[in-house]
Amino acid sequence: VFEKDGEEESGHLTEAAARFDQSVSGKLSELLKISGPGLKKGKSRLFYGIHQDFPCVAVVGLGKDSEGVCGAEKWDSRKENIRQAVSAGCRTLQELEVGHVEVDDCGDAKSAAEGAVLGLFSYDELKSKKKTRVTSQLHGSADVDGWKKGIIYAEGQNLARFLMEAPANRITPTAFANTMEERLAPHAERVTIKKRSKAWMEEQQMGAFLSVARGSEEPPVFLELHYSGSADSQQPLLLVGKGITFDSGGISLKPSQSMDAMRADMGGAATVCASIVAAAALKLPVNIVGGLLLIPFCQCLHFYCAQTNILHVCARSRSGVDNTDAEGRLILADALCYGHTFNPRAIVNVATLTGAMDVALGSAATGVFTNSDWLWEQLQQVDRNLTFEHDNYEGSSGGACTAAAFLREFVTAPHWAHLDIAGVMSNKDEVPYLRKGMSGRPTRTLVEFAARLAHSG
Ligand SMILES: N[C@@H](CSCc1ccccc1)C(=O)NCC(=O)O
Ligand SMILES: [Mg+2]
Ligand SMILES: [Zn+2]
Ligand SMILES: [Zn+2]
Repeated sequence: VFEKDGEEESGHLTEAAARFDQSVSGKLSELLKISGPGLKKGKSRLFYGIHQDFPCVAVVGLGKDSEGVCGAEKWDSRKENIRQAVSAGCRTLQELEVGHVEVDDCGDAKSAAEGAVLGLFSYDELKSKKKTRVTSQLHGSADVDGWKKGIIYAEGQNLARFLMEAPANRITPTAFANTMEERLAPHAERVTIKKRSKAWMEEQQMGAFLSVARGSEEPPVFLELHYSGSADSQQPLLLVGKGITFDSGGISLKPSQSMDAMRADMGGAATVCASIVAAAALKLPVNIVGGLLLIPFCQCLHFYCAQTNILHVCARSRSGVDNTDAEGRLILADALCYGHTFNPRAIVNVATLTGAMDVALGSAATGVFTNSDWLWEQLQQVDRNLTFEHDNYEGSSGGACTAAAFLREFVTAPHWAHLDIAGVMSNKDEVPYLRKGMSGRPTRTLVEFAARLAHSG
């Protein structure tokens, strides 16, 4: 239901809800009127026994019907309202242990599907009391394609959330790579997976990467995913993700209270991988190479020796880094160098890179650092219209910029963007349709960006 707007006497129902209301002779709107004040955005109310096939109906507030693209950022708040409302309705029903929900498209089936699938996700792997598993289905709308697309985008983000949330002893580099093999198996026709070993890294002279890998007994993995959705002659999109499966900080030890969150220091790798799974499921006509670096970084004693090398590399890099916790940029540097061998049309690297990013933008937005106006425009358009996952801010913080400047030294390609996702790594209540926990952001932005490239030829 939309909120009362302008001269209206009360709010009004969506098209599908109005048809439903007709089928029960106006009972729904009548109950809605007598059950309290108009529903505010994102709030839900339950009605029982009004339809023989639907024992329980959740009505949710969509905000104003007139809301659309708004503000200087030109965000599409209408779609965001749909995600928020649908997730609220689905969760209310999930609490009642309803196992199957039919969902009104509320005017945009893709956003409705995203709201349902993202809103219902919770990481219950290790809990004895799990939330009810709810399946969702489109109700009263012909836009089945939009709905299916939304499911794929949201399931992609949920895969990233799953990988990020899992404890580091469960998602080791090897376990991460195995999960990817499983998830990409249905798309084997278009996907090649290369699980590169330490010996291969040595051959490639990935010294910076290997010096970080020396910090742990767990074997490092360099996972290379190739998705071929287009002719071989088409230059690929190169995605590079930071995949530190645990970051203790080394001798620049992180504070113990928040160190557990560093199980998600592979968020770049997780979102990149998840977006490739989604691109494959969508059969996007584009080529993508995903270079993911997966190494744990947790054993402090070994780490000391390892970092002696790292400091040496940093000193030579002119960046003046004097902190053993700055491992991310080192592993990315080697991956970026290697990535250029694929002659990519664009490079996007994604990393939980700096605490400074969190200070600069908080959890509102991913920081984007780029050498390309074209790429910036693409990412911004994708985000504001479709996925609501980042934004640019005028100000920034020194630490995030120096990290980006360090990476830039390893880039010769004309269209490169570095996405620092440290601030958006986890969600408290900023994004209402994501529960508290690791966010999986910006998976949908990456998928949408790949889709855009695919359709621009
Ligand atoms: N692993 C990175 C980023 S950790 C920073 C962070 C802060 C708040 C929320 C999420 C992540 C790292 O170690 N960077 C080095 C640094 O920032 O000094
Ligand atoms: Mg993890
Ligand atoms: Zn670190
Ligand atoms: Zn890190």
